[in-house]
Amino acid sequence: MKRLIIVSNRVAPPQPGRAAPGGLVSGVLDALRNVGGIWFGWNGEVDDAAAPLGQASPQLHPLAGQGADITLATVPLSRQDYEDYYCGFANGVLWPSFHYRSDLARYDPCAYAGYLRVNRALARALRPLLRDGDVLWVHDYHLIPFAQACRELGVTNRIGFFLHIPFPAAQVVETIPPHRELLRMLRGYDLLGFQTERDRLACIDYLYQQREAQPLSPYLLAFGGRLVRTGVYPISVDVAQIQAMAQQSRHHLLDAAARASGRQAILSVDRLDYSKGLPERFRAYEHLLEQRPDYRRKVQFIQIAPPSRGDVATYRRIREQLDASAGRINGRFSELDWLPLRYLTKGYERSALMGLYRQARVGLVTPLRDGMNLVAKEYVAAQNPDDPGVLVLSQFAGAAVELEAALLVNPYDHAATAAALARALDMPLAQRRERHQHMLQVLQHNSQTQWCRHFLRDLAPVQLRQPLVIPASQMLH
Ligand SMILES: O=P(O)(O)OC[C@H]1O[C@H](O[C@H]2O[C@H](CO)[C@@H](O)[C@H](O)[C@H]2O)[C@H](O)[C@@H](O)[C@@H]1O
Ligand SMILES: O=c1ccn([C@@H]2O[C@H](COP(=O)(O)OP(=O)(O)O)[C@@H](O)[C@H]2O)c(=O)[nH]1
Repeated sequence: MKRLIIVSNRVAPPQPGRAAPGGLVSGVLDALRNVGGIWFGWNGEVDDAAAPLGQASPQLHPLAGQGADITLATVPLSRQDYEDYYCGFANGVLWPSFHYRSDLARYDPCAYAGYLRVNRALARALRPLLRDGDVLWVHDYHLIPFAQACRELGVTNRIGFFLHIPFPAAQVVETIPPHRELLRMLRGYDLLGFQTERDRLACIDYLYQQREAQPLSPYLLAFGGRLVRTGVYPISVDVAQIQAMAQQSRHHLLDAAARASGRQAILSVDRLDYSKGLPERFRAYEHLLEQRPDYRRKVQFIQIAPPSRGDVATYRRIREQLDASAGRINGRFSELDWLPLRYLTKGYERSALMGLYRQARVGLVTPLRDGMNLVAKEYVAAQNPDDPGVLVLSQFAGAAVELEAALLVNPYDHAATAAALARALDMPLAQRRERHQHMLQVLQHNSQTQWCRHFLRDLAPVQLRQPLVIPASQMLH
């Protein structure tokens, strides 16, 4: 059987008592559990003494208890590499730009050089572990140049790329100074996968406009002298596993007095990231309390927000902003026996989180942009089908394409979001059940297993009816 080699920026298997660092991790593990293989990338540590990643040899550790033969192959990053590649270019330029926040991007040519340097060094570190026939599945915006770097080392294996975040409109991509050189490097891949059709179309539109690629069919490109396939693979969740965790969890979302009084909980869970729309959401809740005094004391909004990417200045600023607005809301509306907003800047273990979702009458998921947003899907999967809560979801999350039975909102419109909250809190049982049933069926159909299976199926070589003739001007150089 072919081995699967997963390459992602962060290699972070679940650890008891610790929150998952993001949605990518659970999807990747599920892929490996099915076939076994290697998960290669950064171990999350910054080594102050180390020189920039040069000839690093990955540390190999078996990952026990997954029912398949999985090896973790990890490298630390030097301080310089971490600053340039992770903080500087990946999270300082690509993340804001791809989430339509070009105003927050800070381009520095040295950081970009570091991003390319780390991609090449990671390819060199992985090279000795590769065997003929291995299939490589590379994840996310940190690793756009990775396949090209592998090709330069003579790697001929199939290599697929999955973008977990949105692919923005061409005019937004063009704000990234080295956009053309950077995105041309996607031609090293055999398959480019996206969360939604909107992202896929935006990418091919950009490549056509730049005359980097030409369409051979709706899903097949001639790109740099190679055949590159594109596809849509919405990442998902394991409904049965989440149901089991949600039922077993013993954590309580509300205190005993609040539960006894029938108070309802509105729950949000996000990494503390400006793309998640937390200030706008707090404003919407404040608007609800202002306009509808009848809800005061009857609801409590709980925001779980584990800090993320704290070494990037924009993330420190969003935290300061939220600390201030949480304080203002509580100062303004609290009573001796009622705290309107509980704002927790720490993470929870996945299994605990699933139980908390189940107890919340409303799941409030309102990113300004999001590749998918697995919290939205987890919230639906964790509900009690007999008495489910209501999902209020941003129309700008990738998940909104599938979860159309949620109450969809524009997160920039705080009055409309407040109205959706009121509607969710008052929704009769029959309608809650109907909407939940619809969304659950979607998740059962578009499962996490399908995400892996379809991506790996499409990564197999394309059989053409006629040989491909590519003009010399488009050959890989
Ligand atoms: O590794 P970090 O810098 O700490 O960030 C955590 C992850 O955040 C992002 O997650 C994305 O992937 C999710 C799963 O596909 C998706 O639902 C979500 O919309 C995305 O934002 C990031 O893209 C990952 O690379 C990070 O691991
Ligand atoms: O305290 C927390 C907060 C989040 N998560 C998990 O982190 C992931 C967040 O993924 P999502 O796609 O919503 O957003 P991302 O953080 O990847 O942008 C979800 O699986 C959550 O269950 C967690 O385990 N504990």
